[in-house]
Amino acid sequence: QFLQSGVRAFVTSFLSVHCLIENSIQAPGLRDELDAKTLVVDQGIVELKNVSFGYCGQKELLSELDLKVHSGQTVALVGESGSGKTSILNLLLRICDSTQGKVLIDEQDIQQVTVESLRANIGVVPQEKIWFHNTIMDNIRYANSSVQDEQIYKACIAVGLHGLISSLKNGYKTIMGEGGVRPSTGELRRLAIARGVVSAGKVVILDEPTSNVDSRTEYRILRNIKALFPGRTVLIASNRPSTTAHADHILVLRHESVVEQGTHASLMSKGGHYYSLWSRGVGGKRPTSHQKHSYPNEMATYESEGAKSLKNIPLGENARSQLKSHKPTYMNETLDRHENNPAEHNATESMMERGIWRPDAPEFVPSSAREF
Ligand SMILES: Nc1ncnc2c1ncn2[C@@H]1O[C@H](COP(=O)(O)OP(=O)(O)OP(=O)(O)O)[C@@H](O)[C@H]1O
Repeated sequence: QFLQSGVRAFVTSFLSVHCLIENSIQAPGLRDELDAKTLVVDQGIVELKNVSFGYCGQKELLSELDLKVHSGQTVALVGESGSGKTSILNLLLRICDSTQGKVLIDEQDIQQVTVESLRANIGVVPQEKIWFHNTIMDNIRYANSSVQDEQIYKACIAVGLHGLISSLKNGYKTIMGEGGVRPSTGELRRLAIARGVVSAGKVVILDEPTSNVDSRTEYRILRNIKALFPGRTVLIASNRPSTTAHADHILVLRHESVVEQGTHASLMSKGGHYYSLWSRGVGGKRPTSHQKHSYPNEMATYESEGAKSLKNIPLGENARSQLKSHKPTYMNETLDRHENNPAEHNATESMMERGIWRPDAPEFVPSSAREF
């Protein structure tokens, strides 16, 4: 999964830029209008007005969708795999364009602004894991080259990884991949969230941010989502309602259409598709009447699936010496220690400096062009 050397990382970065440019030229939807303006984002209000969309030559995916996400709001898209969540997020990034209607950010039609300025204003935590054979610090900094070390520490505290990273012999300078640490899938997701935190966008997109993260850790991250992204408009997609239940507003997708909307409580009361998804999410048990309206308590009963397998950072054989001691570092212990540390807690609450997702970020490069 990791590149063999820094040279390859450099070459891949270069290819990323190249592919983006190629893509921009070839994909009509991504071409800037001749008079395209620079997107200026102040509030981060996202609006979909009467939006319909279908992939080229395929049946319509979304039909006449209206959505308004207010500044600082968290809106979730939840639905089974293939229900269309990522496609909606892709519309915002102009990875594809709507066939009807408009997508607006702060009242500016995103098809009338430059793709570069659009993407510079949107922080992304994509589904794909894109990591370089480089230090942990530099991998997070990829989201924003001007971000200070201190901001990176704060982001890692927020996702419960700071203690774990600090316990490595080379700390944040530890190499990821060959000859270094090989974080588990869940840890990589949390590092990806840390990347999103240090990114710049007033609008943040999180696509399955906590897949492969154990439920307990997921709950702690999501509970603090507003503290993680203060003042930013967040769109979060997941096929697990547990990931999205904290959102201010939830869109429920089924068979590539929005079938329900509302808050967690209202959707649970309705007893529709969301209720059914949630019921399956809690280990197949129907929620009790108390659980129906009480998300935090519901989480308390949630099985800590996968927690047992997250014992320590899986390290390559050559890298075990990077640990200061051979005592395994337990993820949950680390998290507890930091949650109980008021200084770190405050740091999490008060965090947030801005950075910019560069338009050549690998998130925007087609997966077929990646070498990972
Ligand atoms: N580039 C594409 N071309 C054609 N069809 C596509 C393309 N990308 C996605 N689709 C189809 O669009 C539908 C919605 O896919 P999408 O990725 O938006 O779903 P999703 O809810 O995000 O799924 P998941 O949770 O698995 O990521 C699926 O039927 C998928 O096969």
